[in-house]
Amino acid sequence: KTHKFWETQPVGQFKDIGDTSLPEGPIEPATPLSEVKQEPYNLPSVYEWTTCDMTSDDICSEVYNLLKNNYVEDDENMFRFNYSKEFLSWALRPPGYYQSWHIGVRAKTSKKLVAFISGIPARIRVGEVVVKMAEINFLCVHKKLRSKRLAPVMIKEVTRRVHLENIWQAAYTAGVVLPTPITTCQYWHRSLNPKKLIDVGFSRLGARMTMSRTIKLYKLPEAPVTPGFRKMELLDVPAVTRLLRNYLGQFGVATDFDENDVEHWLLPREDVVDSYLVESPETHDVTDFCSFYTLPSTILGNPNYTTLKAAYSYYNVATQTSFLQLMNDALIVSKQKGFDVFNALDVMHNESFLKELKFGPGDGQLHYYLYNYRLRSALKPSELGLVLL
Ligand SMILES: COc1cccc(CC(=N)NC(=O)c2cccnc2OC2CCNCC2)c1
Repeated sequence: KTHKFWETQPVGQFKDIGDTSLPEGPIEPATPLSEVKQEPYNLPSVYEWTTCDMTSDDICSEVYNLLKNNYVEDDENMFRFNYSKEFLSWALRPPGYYQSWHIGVRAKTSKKLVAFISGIPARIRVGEVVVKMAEINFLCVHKKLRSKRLAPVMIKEVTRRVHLENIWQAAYTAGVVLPTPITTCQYWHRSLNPKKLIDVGFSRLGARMTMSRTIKLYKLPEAPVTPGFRKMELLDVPAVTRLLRNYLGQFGVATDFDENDVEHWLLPREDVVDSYLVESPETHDVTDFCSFYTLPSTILGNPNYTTLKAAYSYYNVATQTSFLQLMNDALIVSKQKGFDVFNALDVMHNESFLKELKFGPGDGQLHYYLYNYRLRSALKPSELGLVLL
């Protein structure tokens, strides 16, 4: 199908795939701020722009409810992401965030929030170059307003507001193929509560498998096995930053975390993000790190359950402990915390544990994109060190 909007944008175009004469880097040059459109794009006359103050509990609730009822569903429309208010406040207010990048659309008469799109600032390294980018996420148009072509104007408006802050690149993901993915990831699921997952239709009983055999297959110890495995604390920020920066340096595209970023993105927050590390009992060095974020899904149309409790693999580094044992400890603590399933993408070195730790492949793919930045060639998922929420 034609990508009418994306063919007008500074993104890698399908027709350019394989053209190695095109240099890696920005597709369009930065422009002087005076040349950036000063006024917002036009919306259909019955709608108006609104900037969402995510420090306001009421506005955070409006964004939460819009996403809860209208955001991404799985391919079979059995589940819908249900990001919590606390999660959204965390995800949208990292160090240096711009409130102007939290953009809503309201119906003029009812003042109801009917659409949303967000950006946050991030430093992302592409090859040897660290680029200030906007991470675009949570694009959501109310189900009743689909196919009114609101998404293109919302994307243009967040782009305009990002340009006003003198930022000219962006990163985003989508479950659909657009011009042009920098990489395409497979997602994988590890059952923690197989009976519930089968009852709600997330998983199916394997051939020649009984329920009790399935429960036994996914059983985990009650406690992590690695000596020195403990929750991350504020005092660990410098050590975790060193560990992460050394690890992420090997990937073609990766987040360029500093201590401020690590403090915001990786310090544990209840029901939002969990992070653990291994402190060597001998040397007290921090040698390994694992983390996962909390993203429940609403279960659509099931009489017995309403919510699927899902943990999503975030950033993990193993330097002394086996990656398998470290990630198995992450599974153990996530099961103890009541998660039903642990999800992961095949990015970074995740492929090395997925099959061994009994993950099964999901039925979809997640595509990663850069805006106004051309890569010489697409990456393999194992060359990507960037996890978007
Ligand atoms: C189980 O409930 C779901 C509710 C909505 C959609 C999906 C399938 C899906 N689209 N999953 C993913 O995109 C996914 C699978 C594994 C890891 N991260 C993921 O997406 C993250 C990162 C991108 N933003 C959404 C969360 C599942």
